[in-house]
Amino acid sequence: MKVTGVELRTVKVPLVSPFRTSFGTETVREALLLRVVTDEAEGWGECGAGTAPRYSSEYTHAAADVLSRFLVPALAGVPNLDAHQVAPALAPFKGHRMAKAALEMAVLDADLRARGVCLGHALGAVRDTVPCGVSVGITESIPALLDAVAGYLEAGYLRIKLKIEPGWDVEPVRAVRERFGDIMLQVDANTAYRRGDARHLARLDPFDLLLLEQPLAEDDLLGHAELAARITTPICLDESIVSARAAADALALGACRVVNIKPGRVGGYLEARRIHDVCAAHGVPVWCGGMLETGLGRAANVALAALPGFLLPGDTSASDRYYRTDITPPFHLVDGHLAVPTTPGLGVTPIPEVLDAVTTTKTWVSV
Ligand SMILES: CSCC[C@@H](NC(=O)CCC(=O)O)C(=O)O
Ligand SMILES: [Mg+2]
Repeated sequence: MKVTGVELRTVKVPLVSPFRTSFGTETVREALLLRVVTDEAEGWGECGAGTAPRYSSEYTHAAADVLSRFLVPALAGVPNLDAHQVAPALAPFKGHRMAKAALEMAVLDADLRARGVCLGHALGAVRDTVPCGVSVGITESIPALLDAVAGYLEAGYLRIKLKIEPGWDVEPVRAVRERFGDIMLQVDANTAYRRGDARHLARLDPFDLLLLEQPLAEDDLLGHAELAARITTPICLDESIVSARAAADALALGACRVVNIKPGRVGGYLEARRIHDVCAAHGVPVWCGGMLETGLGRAANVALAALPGFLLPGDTSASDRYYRTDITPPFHLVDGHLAVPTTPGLGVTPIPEVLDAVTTTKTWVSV
């Protein structure tokens, strides 16, 4: 394929309700979308970065800048481009994994559409549907949390993930356990704790959680390994796992026993599959995380979550968990599962009038 250019588009989509984590509260998703135009097909990509650099160092406007200034022009030098050549072409530029992932995703989508192959098949999916969990933000009160969890269980979600932070951890977990019994339950701290909190975090052990996600700083593998020796709840890493090498190092250090795979965080779906393969080789379960994706990223995540090593329900929730109107045909939860798209590429494309209604900027970058 020959890329002729890339359209960068920012969209602003309101969330159905505020989503509070240990690093802030989201009420609107400002996403960067890419439309790659090639001589054979067009492809769509979505950048997982948020409006501010709170989850990681990336943010939407920086991603748009690095893509237009460096990453998209770097594809000009690649004659017969396919998705496997994108990461090597972008390697000279340090970091910006979410921006790189969005570009690779769009090239992968175009490549697969041109060949009539769906993403799930290309990645090695072994399932037609994937079991879904849901991420529940920090709420104003315990009763409000219990109402939210009851609603998601009623909707059919198979696993509940609670956001926690110092001051909102043991009591919310206790309340959910006492009200809903032995549901599949896990927590996510988004790096909110310190090595000195080990004794406090051990107070979560009696609640039989599936995992404790990213309690410490993203660069503190040693701290997670020390913590793992002092609590019984399995540690899962998210922000720390930025590549297959990082995953192998984390496993070798005993820093985690489960991995949350997010394609944007690691530079793309091809690296995400490598992490899946590394974890599978070590007998370590993985699950697919989320970055409040629109239906574009959601479609790709569902395809990834259908790989054999994805043994735990992911944060691949239905479109209506976050959006009243998705920019693609919505993903609906059926018996706690989402269907893996089967048509070429991502299997979804934006609905033009919906996309235009939420578009805030559009930029064309020639290659
Ligand atoms: C805005 S919070 C994004 C990062 C967070 N993601 C979720 O909690 C799931 C979000 C989703 O359902 O897409 C995580 O650290 O796992
Ligand atoms: Mg997380």
